[in-house]
Amino acid sequence: MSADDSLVSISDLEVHFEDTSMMNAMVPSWLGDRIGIEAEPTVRAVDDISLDIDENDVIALVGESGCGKTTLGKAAVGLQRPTGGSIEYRGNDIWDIREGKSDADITFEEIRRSLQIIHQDPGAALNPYRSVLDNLAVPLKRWSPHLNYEERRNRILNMLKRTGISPPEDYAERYVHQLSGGEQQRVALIRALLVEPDVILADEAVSALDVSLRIGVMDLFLEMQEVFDTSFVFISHDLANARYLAGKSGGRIAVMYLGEIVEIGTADEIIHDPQHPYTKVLRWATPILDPEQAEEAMRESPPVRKIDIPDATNPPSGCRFHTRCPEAREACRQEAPELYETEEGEHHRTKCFRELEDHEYWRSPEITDDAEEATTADGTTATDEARS
Ligand SMILES: Nc1ncnc2c1ncn2[C@@H]1O[C@H](COP(=O)(O)OP(=O)(O)OP(=O)(O)O)[C@@H](O)[C@H]1O
Repeated sequence: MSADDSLVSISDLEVHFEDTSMMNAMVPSWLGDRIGIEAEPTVRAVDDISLDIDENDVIALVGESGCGKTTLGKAAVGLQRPTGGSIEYRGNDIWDIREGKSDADITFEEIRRSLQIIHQDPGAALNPYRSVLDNLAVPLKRWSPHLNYEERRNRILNMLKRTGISPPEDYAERYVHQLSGGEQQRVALIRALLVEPDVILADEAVSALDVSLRIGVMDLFLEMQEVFDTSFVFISHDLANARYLAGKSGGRIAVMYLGEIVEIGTADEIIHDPQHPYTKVLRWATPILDPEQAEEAMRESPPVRKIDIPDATNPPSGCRFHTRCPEAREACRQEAPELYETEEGEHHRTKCFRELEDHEYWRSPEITDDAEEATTADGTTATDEARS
């Protein structure tokens, strides 16, 4: 790893899912047409994403359901194979290593150890037939085989205590169903931390918890992030959670829409100075961010022209948000914007032509609802689809 290498470097990432269902695999398209089975189209879950995760970094991925957060997160920790672009861990291409195409002196197993994941349902990662102690001993036996039983036990009890699970001796003997949701999530966090990872992906890890418990678990995550110098990628559909996590840690929020990152910046930049029209929609939909203005804001209509989210199998051409964007102009339909640096923030970027003073956007006509005929990436229009 050279001094410039990030911990994880994502470049031009693309993850498309082909349909692999048995029915589609077994029925040839000519027969499918005759008997009325249509081949499922490709889902464009993630497109054109470049993102670096540095040492001690905190990134909160936020966006509507289905926008690709989990797919991006899983790709970042080597659990989802990209269909395009690359994912590097400390300067080494993860998938080249997995396929034996690299002479790097690190194995795929070691990379997977360094990149851990915590799921929304912590119970899924824990064996219900084993005690907490036995569950937590599994990663230690594998990755720290030099430890004897007593050393393992002490390390686990110590972690239980540090994460507020007390008395640890009592909890160590309990089964998973004898823990509350918050306690299960703490145990899942310990399980991930015990292997001393560089990055932990926490996928909606606090969403299922009561609001009263949520802050405590988020605080614990941030405390552990600092103590262990671990980088965290938090996935959340809730901008308020993202703000809390990125705000307290000095991290970044990345806003996703239909498979792309449309804006990235500090919590302050995203909450108080959003540049992308879609970020403004998310901001509007999260009145808790600004309780004083909440009532007034909720009386206003949402800052979008259309509520419906386009289909990820055939996203709109140009800027994917143009079909809903109140600021959309003809140029947005024709050309796809890149992530442009904003004037104010060093790391604040937005995927919107409005950021460029001299772009064709400013000279092109506005898209109005009446005039609109959204063109999708494959060149079809809504009318084409209705006709077919
Ligand atoms: N294994 C898969 N096969 C086919 N399509 C998939 C697969 N995994 C995800 N998708 C599709 O990819 C898109 C992105 O899904 P993803 O789970 O990454 O979104 P998300 O933002 O995490 O959603 P949520 O917040 O609901 O979990 C969705 O349209 C989803 O249906």
